[in-house]
Amino acid sequence: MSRQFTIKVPATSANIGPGFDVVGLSVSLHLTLTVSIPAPSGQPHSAPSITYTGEGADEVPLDAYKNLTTRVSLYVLRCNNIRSFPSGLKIHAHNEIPFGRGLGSSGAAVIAGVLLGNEIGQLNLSTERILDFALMVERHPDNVTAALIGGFVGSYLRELDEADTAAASVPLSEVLPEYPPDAGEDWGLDPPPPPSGIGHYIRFGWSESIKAIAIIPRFELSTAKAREVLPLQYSRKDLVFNLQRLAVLTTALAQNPPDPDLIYEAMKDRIHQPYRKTLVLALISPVSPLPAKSPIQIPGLPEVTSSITPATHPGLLGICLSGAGPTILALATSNFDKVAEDARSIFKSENIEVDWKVLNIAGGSEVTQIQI
Ligand SMILES: Nc1ncnc2c1ncn2[C@@H]1O[C@H](COP(=O)(O)OP(=O)(O)O)[C@@H](O)[C@H]1O
Ligand SMILES: N[C@@H](CCOP(=O)(O)O)C(=O)O
Repeated sequence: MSRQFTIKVPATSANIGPGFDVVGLSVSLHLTLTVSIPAPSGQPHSAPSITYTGEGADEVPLDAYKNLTTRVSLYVLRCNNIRSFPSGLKIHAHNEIPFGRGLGSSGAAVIAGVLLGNEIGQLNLSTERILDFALMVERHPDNVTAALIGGFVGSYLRELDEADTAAASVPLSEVLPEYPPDAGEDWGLDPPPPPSGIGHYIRFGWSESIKAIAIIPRFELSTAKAREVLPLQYSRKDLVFNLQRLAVLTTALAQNPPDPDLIYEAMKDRIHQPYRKTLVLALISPVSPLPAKSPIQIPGLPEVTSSITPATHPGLLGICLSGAGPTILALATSNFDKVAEDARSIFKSENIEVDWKVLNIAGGSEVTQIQI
């Protein structure tokens, strides 16, 4: 029997200030796949067809063996003894999540890939197992967990025993190998399956009055590069600074009405944002030309936080880097356009063009069967 279904995965903003690699928030931009699988026929095997519209359409590979989402789905299938895509598989992706801006585009692509493998193979994986597969690809849990579960989510990775640590530490190149163009059923070894129960999470409350304003510079910054600049060790003072704020923040964002004084301070961070300010121009691949100034900082955050506050902009709750940046996220209950336009002016004075969007908190990933 032929089948059709859609997979809809939200964007995410990770960290929310002090929660580096711990918290994520799903927001109302989506990656949506529309998938059709014909009934098996006696025809020769045909390769998957991918079409793609929206964000990233000019750069995303349309070869199923190179595209992140379909490679992840093949990982899931191969771990479950299904060694190739079904013949005649058609996927249309429509993407609203800009690439490399700190809004979890890769986390969404990974979750979409795991859900795609699960549906193609009719594997009936549990939520926990879906998360295991995603964590073998995107190894920090904040984006993928929030994209899967939806809402404001905190997560940790279980301490693994020696065998599971080895299984979870295989290089990404074994999980997502470089498939040759003609990779068929016989190509390559079976990939290593994930250990069970790697990720654990909880959804926090979220005050319905709070929206997220994403101020999105028109250049990309790869998350991998923005992680390379972080130190391996931190002082006790800085760790305590973040822990104190994160503990307060997770409950403060659920209160009605939210308390701006409490939240503004609780969204401060000393673990990642200060280091990411100093990223140099060479690390940034421009989508539009950047000002000729080097080294360049992730621009705007110190200027925006010092001049846009709850006192100057009533309704504002707090400001942070979204994920690894360069997007800046402001949480607010009102005055959204004023906050965004004033942030835009600050960027403009640095010759940086930005787009901004007022986003709602989104639900988790959804798979919907289409009756045909
Ligand atoms: N929908 C998608 N389909 C395929 N690949 C994607 C998709 N979304 C993101 N990617 C890949 O992920 C990269 C961006 O990942 P990353 O640097 O982690 O930034 P982000 O903060 O957007 O997650 C893109 O350059 C692209 O290679
Ligand atoms: N905790 C991670 C989150 C990265 O999010 P992304 O949306 O930038 O991929 C980090 O800060 O590195």
